[in-house]
Amino acid sequence: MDACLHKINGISHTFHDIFDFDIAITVLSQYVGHPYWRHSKPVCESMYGCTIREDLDYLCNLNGLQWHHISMERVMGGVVPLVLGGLGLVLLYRLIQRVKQGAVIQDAVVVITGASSGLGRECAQVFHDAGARLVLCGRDEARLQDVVQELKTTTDNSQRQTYTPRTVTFDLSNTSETVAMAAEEILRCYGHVDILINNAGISYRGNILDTHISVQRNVMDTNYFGPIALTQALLPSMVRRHSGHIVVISSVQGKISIPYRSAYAASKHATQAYFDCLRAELEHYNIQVTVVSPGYIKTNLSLNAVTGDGSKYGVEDKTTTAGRDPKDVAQVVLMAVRHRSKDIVLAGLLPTLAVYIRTLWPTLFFKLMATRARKEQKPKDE
Ligand SMILES: NC(=O)C1=CN([C@@H]2O[C@H](COP(=O)(O)OP(=O)(O)OC[C@H]3O[C@@H](n4cnc5c(N)ncnc54)[C@H](OP(=O)(O)O)[C@@H]3O)[C@@H](O)[C@H]2O)C=CC1
Ligand SMILES: CCCCCCCCCCCCCCCC(=O)OCC(=O)COP(=O)(O)O
Repeated sequence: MDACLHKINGISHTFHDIFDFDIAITVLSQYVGHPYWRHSKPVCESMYGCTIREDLDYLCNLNGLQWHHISMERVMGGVVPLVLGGLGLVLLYRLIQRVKQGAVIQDAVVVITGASSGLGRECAQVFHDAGARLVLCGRDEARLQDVVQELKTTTDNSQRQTYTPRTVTFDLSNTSETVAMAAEEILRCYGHVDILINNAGISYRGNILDTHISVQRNVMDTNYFGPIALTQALLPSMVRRHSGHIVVISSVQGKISIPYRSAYAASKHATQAYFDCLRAELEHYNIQVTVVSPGYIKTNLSLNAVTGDGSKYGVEDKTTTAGRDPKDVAQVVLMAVRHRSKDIVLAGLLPTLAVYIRTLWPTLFFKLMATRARKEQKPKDE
């Protein structure tokens, strides 16, 4: 300790500054667990030859330094403006991006799959109102024509030019022939596609033990192979034009898997993976990829879901009834296209928390899901 005292009493002004700086870091680490602690401790030890906690305290007192006080002031004086300045810069950057990058929807050719109901129908409404030239897709031409009539009759107050939507009818799950032919028909409508919204999909309710493999395959065909086949058929035209935007409506279940949804969650995980790869591969062609992962939406999804034997589930679940209004979700999709967002999770606190827990604390997530599976056990298991 004498040796340390000697050093401190004899230090130059410069050393004093360093000494104070290290104390500041020490204090910061004590108060907020700053990681510099690890770095500063050995530095102080080697510089002053003492152990930092008690000895520096002692040395400061001898030097007449109110070190807790001085150091906090110095640290806060430097860190707070830095943090606020940084935050300001980030906000400014985002603001500039919003103003600068707003993609133009007026006259854009927008293809929407699953446009006959639910979220797809609401997307048709918002993109139509924004002046897009729509190509609406589904399996049932009559239902698509209902949407066309509705869009033609509803007028919003803007002076924007709107267009009568075209329709292309096909089954997405028939990837061997139909999808490629449908892509050609879509391209014939306006000669190109600016924005493809892969929205169509079906859900599933079932216990894996009782689910026929053909059901797993059918959900995968509709939710994964269909959309990727359509995307790949339309891509060459986008690549040639060095322009395009591909949106896919995935689900929170593309990020986490919950019990009795194997086919659906698997198809949405595959979707997320494929479109993440696509985004990276297409960036240099100026083609954007947006994955939207909503939580529950109030649509016919659960009514139309298939069960393990392929029959229709036919029930509107409470979670669906309590879900978001599809109009609001459609607005988010429009904004995501305008801002060229890459990945959006649109869910409540618990599902969002669950996404993080799945990554950061998987054991807890698996435990929670196993408990949930036991609670929701289907009658056939009992
Ligand atoms: N509702 C929810 O809670 C959530 C939904 N999503 C996703 O949103 C998307 C839209 O679903 P949502 O609006 O909720 O459900 P809906 O059941 O209301 O709509 C599904 C749409 O997909 C179309 N579709 C289904 N199967 C096929 C097929 N084989 N070929 C072509 N079109 C098909 C249907 O058209 P038609 O029957 O006329 O052919 C319908 O227009 C889905 O991808 C879904 O996974 C994501 C998260 C939550
Ligand atoms: C220590 C605190 C831990 C808190 C963790 C909470 C874990 C809660 C789990 C929440 C699971 C949310 C699942 C959400 C599923 C969802 O929103 O899916 C959207 C859909 O695609 C709906 O399709 P479906 O056919 O299933 O109706």
